[in-house]
Formats: sequence, structure tokens, C-alpha cells
Amino acid sequence: MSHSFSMATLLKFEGRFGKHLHRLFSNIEQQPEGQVFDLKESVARYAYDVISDLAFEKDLNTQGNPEANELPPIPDHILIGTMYGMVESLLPYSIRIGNKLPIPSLQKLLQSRKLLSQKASQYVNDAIEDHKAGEKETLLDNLLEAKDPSTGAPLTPAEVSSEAFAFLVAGAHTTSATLGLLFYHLLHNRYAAEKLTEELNANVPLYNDGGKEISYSGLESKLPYTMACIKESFRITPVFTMPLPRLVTDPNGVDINGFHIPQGTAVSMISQALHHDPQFWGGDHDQYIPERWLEDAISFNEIMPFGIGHRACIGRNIASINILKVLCALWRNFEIIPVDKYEKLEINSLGVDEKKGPLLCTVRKRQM
Ligand code: HEM
Repeated sequence: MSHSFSMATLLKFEGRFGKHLHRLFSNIEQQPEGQVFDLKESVARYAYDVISDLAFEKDLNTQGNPEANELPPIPDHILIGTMYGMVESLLPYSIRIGNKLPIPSLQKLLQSRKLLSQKASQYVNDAIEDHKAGEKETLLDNLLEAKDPSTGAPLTPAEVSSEAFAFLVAGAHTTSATLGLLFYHLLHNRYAAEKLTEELNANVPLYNDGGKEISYSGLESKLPYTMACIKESFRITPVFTMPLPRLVTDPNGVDINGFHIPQGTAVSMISQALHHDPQFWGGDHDQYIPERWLEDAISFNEIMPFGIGHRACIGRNIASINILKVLCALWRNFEIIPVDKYEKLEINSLGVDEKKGPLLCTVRKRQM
């Protein structure tokens, strides 16, 4: 299935990203000058719409109706998964017991999780009805056409539904939380903001100048400073901060840093610790400095916002396309002004981290 997530496959349906990006752009363009709005909420709606479109072929358009449409409770879903996952050996029991515990907040979480998964399987059933054999134009088409490599059997509707649901849960909140934090850093680091503006002005056309659809191909290599801004945001505030356990399978165990770890042990590395190791990043590891990626030619493999190895994030290319396209479209076309330019960053950590509270801004359209 991983070929469905390759850059080449994803770029074939780049128009799907473009449709939702255009709505994000228009919503922000329509903000009257000086009107305060929450940029974090705007990008969250974009991320939810684009990921659910990719996963279920459903245009939920939460961007189109911000008043009436509540964003679905994906963070609740992640929180409950993290709580249960903390003691994974107790999983079958904790689910059974959890369902019976008379704790209103837990029951509310479980209820919202149930509603979300019911909706997801409804969307998938609709898409299965509309799917034409051989069609491979979307992620869901690819799932419906996928075959088990050993048996040649297709995925069952329940398996398709659970995969598509996993894309939504794993993809929407991670993307929006990453974008929220990226914009926070840029809006609170004047030097980085100025250099980013310079690079984008020189390389990306304004929407008005015929650049409505920013094509992803070739964009990364034209924008080294922009890429450094994104990498530095991933480094300083990775959103996926849960431990990512791996089991030692070698019968002889492994030796890591002078410690012997026997077979059967679960070993975890937490991205936050790796990304803030002062021995590697230096005493200024808690400062947002995109230059460190350029001056020291550090490889992106030194950090692990998407995990590492066989179980690393399958949606990494989708995230990369979304983040770069959103940043280019908004930063190039609007001067974004934070309401509180001295706001201290606080993080909400519910398994997937995000900026606490809104990111209140005003915008002014750039003319050149
Ligand atoms: C900035 C956005 C994202 C971040 C930071 C992120 C991060 C991660 C991380 C750290 C993991 C665990 C990897 C490991 O265990 O080593 C993961 C797994 C996963 N991600 Fe993402 N992700 C993002 C976006 C997406 C998107 C857009 C999708 C799909 C549409 C997606 C789908 C998945 C799936 C299905 C898994 C489970 C893979 C497995 O267990 O084999 N992610 N992600």
C-alpha cells in the first residue's frame, strides 16, 4: 500500500489539495483589515477537510461553514488511544473496564470516539458504492484496489474502513498542530520572518499574478530557507511526542550506548529528548533558529518527527505537501500580524502536542 503514499502518486491528485487551499486562502482574504481571527482554527479546518477528502473522498467543507460546523473530536480520540496504549498489555481489559467506569469525562470521550468511527465507516461505505473497478485516483481508490501480497485477496470493507479512519486520526490533527506551531514560531521570530518573506517574494508568485495553484514539484529545492523554517519547527516542537516502542527481537539482545538490552524488551525514544539534546544541538536548543539547518548542513534524519524505520509515518509525504503549500500560500500573499507579539508558547500535550489556546492574528494582503 505504501506506493499510494509515494510523492509521484500523491502529486497526481494535487488538485485535491489545491481545492481546499483555495478555500483557506479565500477565507483569509475575506477577513476585513484589522479583524482578529484564529489562524490555528483556520489551518485546523483546512487540514481536516483535505485529509478527510483524501481518506474518504468526502468534501466535508468545514472551512465553508465555520459557524455551524464543529470540528470532529479527533484530539479526544487520540487522547483515549494514548491513555489505553500506555499499558498496552492490559488493552483488552482496559477497554472493557473503561466502557463501564461511571466517569462522565471518560464516557464523553468514548462516546465521541464511537461517533467519529461510525461516521468514518459511513463515508467509506458511500465511497465503496461509487468506486469503479480499476480506478486509482485517490487514496481510497488505492485502498480498494490493494491486494494482500501473499494471498492476492482485496481488503475487506471493514479493513478499508479502519485504514481510512486511521489516516484521518493520524493525519488531520498532526498536520494542523504542526502548522499551528510553525506559524507561531514564524510570527514570534522577527528575523526568521523577514528572511522567509524575502525568499518567498523572490520565488513564489502572488495568487493574483496567475500563481493560483502553487505546484509542489521543484518547490522544496527553490526554497532552502523556507525548508529550514519548517525543519526547525519540527525539531523544536515535534507534535508526536508519545514514546514509539520497538521490541528487541534478536535472541542475543542488543547493546545500546554501553547498556545490554535483552530480547523481548520494549525500547522507546521520545522525539522531544532527541530534538533537544544539548550535546548535539548546543546550548541554544530551545531557540527557534532555522539557520542551524543551513550553516551546519544538518540532515533531516537527525530528528524524528515522523518516527523511524518500518513503522515510520506512512503519511509523511502528504504532510510535507500540505505544510509547504499552506505556508507558501499564506505567507506569500498576506502579512500576518500576531495580536500578542510577545506571547509565550505553551503546549497542550494530549499524545499529539499542539499550541495551547488560539493563535490570534490580523492580516493585510501583500500587493507585491
Ligand atoms: C505533520 C504531520 C504528521 C506527523 C508529525 C506524523 C507523525 C507520525 C509518527 C511519529 C508516527 C509513528 C511512527 C513510528 O511509530 O515510528 C506516525 C504514524 C502514522 N501516520 Fe503519521 N504523521 C503526520 C501526518 C500523517 C498523515 C497526513 C497521515 C495519513 C493521511 C498519517 C498516517 C499515519 C499512519 C497510518 C501511521 C501508522 C503507521 C504504522 O503504524 O505503520 N500521518 N505518524
